[in-house]
Amino acid sequence: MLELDSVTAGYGKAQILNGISLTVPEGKIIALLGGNGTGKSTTLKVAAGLLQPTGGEVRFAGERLDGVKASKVIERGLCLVPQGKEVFAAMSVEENLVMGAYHRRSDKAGIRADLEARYAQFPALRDLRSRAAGYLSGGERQMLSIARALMGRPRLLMLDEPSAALAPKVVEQIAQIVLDLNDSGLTVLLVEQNVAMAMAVAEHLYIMRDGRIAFDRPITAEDEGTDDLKAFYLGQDYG
Ligand SMILES: Nc1ncnc2c1ncn2[C@@H]1O[C@H](COP(=O)(O)OP(=O)(O)OP(=O)(O)O)[C@@H](O)[C@H]1O
Repeated sequence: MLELDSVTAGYGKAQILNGISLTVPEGKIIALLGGNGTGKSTTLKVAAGLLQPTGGEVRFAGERLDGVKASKVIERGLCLVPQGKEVFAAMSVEENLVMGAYHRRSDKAGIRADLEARYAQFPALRDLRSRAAGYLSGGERQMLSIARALMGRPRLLMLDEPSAALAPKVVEQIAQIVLDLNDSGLTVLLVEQNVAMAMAVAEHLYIMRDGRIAFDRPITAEDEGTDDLKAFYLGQDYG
């Protein structure tokens, strides 16, 4: 569904991605892991149209995506939940959710129905709907940023380190949400530092090093000893 083929990209003169190739098949959860600063977020930014590649190709549902603006990428069904649990702090929870449907803002009935669906899925957000998002806890903000992305009706959701700086119990909830979303048909590309969480939900693993995919392979039932895997796959530079 999403394909990156020999993608290069960077910031100014600094090239960060040195030829990334990866595939996210429809209906799957794919994990992208790697140490700090290896280019995972940059890869997601390129796929989301927030950063244009300097070379290679990005394809989504068979169509070229490189050169397409971020707002149009969302309309095509590819949505990024960025790192950092960013929300519009001064806006209420509900206003944040409505912003997620900005590109179909004239569809008032559809947005109302989607709000109800998100509140059913994230009951805590219903209780907090009038609260300024800046007052939410880290876990609540992460739920809100995922729910806001879902308001855009994505076919593929990219999550950038959704478990960062959250308590283990909240990480478990997020993992379950990712699995539930996938059960309901959503394809997921998950960037994580939390190897155990990624291994628990994903079917296939890509490991990045120095702006490249160092290797990839399916995750199997034998992959339980994640500590060994962490050391083996991520090496000394794992942050
Ligand atoms: N806007 C920017 N301008 C310049 N350099 C940047 C910018 N964003 C990221 N970088 C640099 O690009 C490199 C890759 O960053 P990126 O955020 O993609 O890594 P990452 O693998 O997601 O790391 P982490 O796990 O720490 O978030 C880093 O060296 C970072 O300093």
